[in-house]
Amino acid sequence: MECHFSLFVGNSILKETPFISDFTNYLPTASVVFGFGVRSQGKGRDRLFFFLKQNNDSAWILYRWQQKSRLYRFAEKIPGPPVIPFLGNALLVLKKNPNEIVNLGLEYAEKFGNVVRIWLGTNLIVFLMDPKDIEVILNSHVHIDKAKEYRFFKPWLGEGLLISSGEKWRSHRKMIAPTFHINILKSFVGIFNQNSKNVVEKMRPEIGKTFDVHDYMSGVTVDILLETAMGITRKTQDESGFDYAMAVMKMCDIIHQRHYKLWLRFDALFNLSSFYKQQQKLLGIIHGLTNKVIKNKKETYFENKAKGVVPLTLEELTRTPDDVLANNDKTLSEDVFKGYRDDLDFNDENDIGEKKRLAFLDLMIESAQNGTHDISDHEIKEEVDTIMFEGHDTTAAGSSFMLCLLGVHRDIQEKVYDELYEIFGDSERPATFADTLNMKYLERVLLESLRMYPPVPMIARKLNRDVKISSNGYVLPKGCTVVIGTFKVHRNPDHYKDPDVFNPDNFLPENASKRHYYSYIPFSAGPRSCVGRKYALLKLKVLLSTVLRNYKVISDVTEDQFALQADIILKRADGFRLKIEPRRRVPSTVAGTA
Ligand code: HEM
Repeated sequence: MECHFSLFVGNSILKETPFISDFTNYLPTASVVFGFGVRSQGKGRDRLFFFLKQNNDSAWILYRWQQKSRLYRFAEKIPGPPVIPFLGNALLVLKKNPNEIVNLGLEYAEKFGNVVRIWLGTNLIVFLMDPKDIEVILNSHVHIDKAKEYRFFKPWLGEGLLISSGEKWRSHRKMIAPTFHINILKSFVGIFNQNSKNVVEKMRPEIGKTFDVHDYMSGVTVDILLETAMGITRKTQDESGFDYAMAVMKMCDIIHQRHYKLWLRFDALFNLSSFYKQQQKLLGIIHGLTNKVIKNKKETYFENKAKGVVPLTLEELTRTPDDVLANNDKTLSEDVFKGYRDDLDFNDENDIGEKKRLAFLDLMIESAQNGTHDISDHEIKEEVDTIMFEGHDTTAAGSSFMLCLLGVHRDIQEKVYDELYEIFGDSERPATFADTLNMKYLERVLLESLRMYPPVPMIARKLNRDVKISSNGYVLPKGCTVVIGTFKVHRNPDHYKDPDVFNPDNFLPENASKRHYYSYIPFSAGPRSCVGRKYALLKLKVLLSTVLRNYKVISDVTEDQFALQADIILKRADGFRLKIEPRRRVPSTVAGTA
C-alpha cells in the first residue's frame, strides 16, 4: 500500500509539484492516495479534499463536492471537454505556452460551439461567443463585476475604474466618463502630433533594419499618457518621468507573466519570487510620482485660487452652445459603436481650444475641489494609475498590429497613403481634428485591425446572479466566471465573410450596418465599455497617419506567421517585426507602387 500526500494551493494545481503533475499516473497503480487542498484565495473558505483509491478492481471513492453543487448541475448541460476529478480541465493548460493556449481555445470553440464550459479546479468558466449571449451580459447594469483574475492589478490600480464594482464604480464612472468628452480630446491633438513627430525621429536609425515596432509604440503611448492624464512630460519631471514610463512598461510585463505562468498566479509563490521584489520597486516609482504630481497640482490649484485664477469647470469645458448642435462631421466609428448604449455619446462640436487644455488629473482635482464629486486624493491616484495602465498597452498593441498588417498588405497601405496625400499633399503640417474626420479609409483600416487582432482578446465577469442566455436557453449559474471571447466573435463567418482575411471594407457603412452590434466589441460595450474609446481612436489616427506619412512599412513575414500570445493584451510572441523605408511624398500612382 502506498500513500501520497499532495498539497493544492489556490484554485488549480501547481505545475511544479511532482505529486500533482504525476497524479493521473498514480491512479491505476496506487492503493491509497490521500490528498488535501487549501484554497488560499477562497475568502477564508478553505477546503479539505480527500480522495482514496483501492486496488484496480475496487471503486475509488472521491469526495467531489462539485458534483453536488449548483454550479455543477447547471454546468453539466453546457458542452465542454471532459473533466478530471478535482483538477477539472486544469491539466489542459499545464505546460502549454501562451501561443499554444490561444490555439487550444480556438480549437475548443470550433469543437463545442458558441458556449463552452471548462473547470479550472473548482472554478467554472463559461466562454461566450455569440453576440446575442454577449449582449445579455455586457448590456446589463447587473453583471458588471470583474472576475477575480483582475486581482493582479490591485496592488497597482487599487479600486480604480477597471476593477472596482458596485456603487464605487458607478459614481467614479459618472465622474470620469465626461472627462473623455470630445471637447477635451480635441485639446489633446497638439500633444498627439508633437509626440508622433518625436517617435518618427526616434525610429529613423531603424531605417533598413528589422526591428520591433512595439518598443516605439509603447514608448510614445506612455509619453502621450503622461501629458494627457497627468499633465507632465518625461522632461519636465527630470529623471522621475522617465523612470515612471519605464516602470509602467515593466509592471505590465510582470502582470502578463502572472497570467500565463501558472505558478505566479498564487500570491504565496509570487511573493517569494524575484518578480515580487521588482514589483514593489516599480510600484514605489509609479505611486511615488502619481502622489507627488497630485500634491503639486493641488498646491498650484490653491495658489491660483488665492490669486482669483479658477480653471474652467468640466461642465463649462464640455458645454455645447445651441448654435453648433448640428453634427455633420461624424466619424464612421460613431456609427459602428452607436448600438453600444454606453455613456460616451455627447455632441462633439464645441472646440475648447488648446489654451484651455487640462489633463484628466486636473479635471478630477477640479471636480473634487468644487464639490461636484466626492473623491479623495487616494481615489484620484487610483484612477490616474488606471488610465495610465488601460491607455498604454492597449493602444501600443493596437497600433503595432495595424502597422504590421499594413506591412503585409502593401496595396492597402498605398490606399491609406493616397488618402493622406489627398489631405496633406507633400506638406509636413501636423494633423488637425478636422483632418482626422477625413481619414475615412484609415479609420476603416484601424477598425479592421482591431477586429482581427483585438488588443483585449477576452473580457471576464463574475456572475452574482443566474443568467439565462439566448443559446439553447442555457442558464449560467451565479458564481461562475463568464469570459467573452472577443477574438473568436470577431472571426465568426456568420458575421464577417472570410473572417481571416484583412479587409477594411468590412467597415464600409453598408456592411457594418448589417451586423449585430455585439459582433464587434474591441472596446467591450454597454455600461462598462472602454471609457477611452474616442481618445484611443483619435490618438491612433494622429499617430499612425504621422508614421505613414513619413515611412513605408514592410513586413518580411506573412500574417499566418504571426505567433499570437494569450495574454490580457493580445500580442505577437515573435515580436512586432517590421522594416521601414523613408516615404517619397507623392501619390502611389506617381511612385509606381499602387
Ligand atoms: C485600442 C485601444 C483600447 C482598447 C482596445 C481598449 C479596450 C478596452 C476594453 C475591452 C475594456 C473593458 C475591459 C474589461 O471589461 O475587462 C476597457 C476598459 C477601460 N479602458 Fe480601454 N481600451 C483602449 C484604450 C484605452 C485608453 C486610451 C484609455 C484611457 C486613456 C482606456 C481606459 C479604459 C478604462 C478606464 C477602462 C475601464 C472602464 C470601466 O470599467 O468602467 N482605454 N478598454
